Amino acid sequence: MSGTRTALNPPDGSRAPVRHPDAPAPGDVLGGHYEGCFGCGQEHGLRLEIRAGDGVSVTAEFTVDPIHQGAPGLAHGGVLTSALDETLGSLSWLQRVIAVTGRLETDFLRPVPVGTVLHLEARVTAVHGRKIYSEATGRIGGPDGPVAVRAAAVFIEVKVDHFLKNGRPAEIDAALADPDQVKLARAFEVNP
Ligand SMILES: CCCCCCCC(=O)SCCNC(=O)CCNC(=O)[C@H](O)C(C)(C)COP(=O)(O)OP(=O)(O)OC[C@H]1O[C@@H](n2cnc3c(N)ncnc32)[C@H](O)[C@@H]1OP(=O)(O)O
Repeated sequence: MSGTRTALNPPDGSRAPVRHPDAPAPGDVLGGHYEGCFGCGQEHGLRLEIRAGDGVSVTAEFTVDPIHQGAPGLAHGGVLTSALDETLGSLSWLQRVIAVTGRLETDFLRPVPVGTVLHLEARVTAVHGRKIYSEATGRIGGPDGPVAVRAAAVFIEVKVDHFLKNGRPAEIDAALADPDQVKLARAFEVNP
């Protein structure tokens, strides 16, 4: 293990994650949080459709298209990391907290060819103060196939101000002007 890996290990005094009583039922599609999102927006990017799992876990399937290539015929590692990041990020919906990626470490174990369906699974392992520790895997050949990529992450809980203060005003203003209050809330990762 590298020295930095210790930052991804839950410290003593961490607690078990808690699934919010109003979290979507296992199997339910969470739905995109923001159309402009590279991970879950359905107009562009990865177009991930993420489902609630049991406990504080989620699943998703990501099809590697030619636009996701790095080497000829193979998925780009950064794209795979984005898919892991988005899947991990959606764990917030099950806990009803707002959180952003603080640290994310990816292990690339097998090449992932174009045309592959990557079966993603993520779960929260521990919580310590504002720090949320989580892990994810991406399997090929089926949900029980070999692990091609895996990640460990620490997300940091933030207030909605994080987005309002730091985002570009044009997109913030457009999102705030949306008359659909549910879409507005979801854009800023606040559970409706
Ligand atoms: C459905 C949603 C999908 C969302 C898309 C997928 C998720 C994303 O990609 S989010 C976008 C990428 N992430 C970002 O842009 C975050 C940018 N970073 C930041 O804004 C800040 O550094 C932020 C908010 C993470 C932390 O800043 P701040 O709130 O000042 O935290 P700070 O008070 O320093 O630290 C709080 C705790 O977190 C820990 N921490 C902070 N940053 C890190 C880090 N990078 N790694 C590990 N631990 C960290 C601190 O050590 C501290 O721990 P403790 O309480 O034990 O002392």
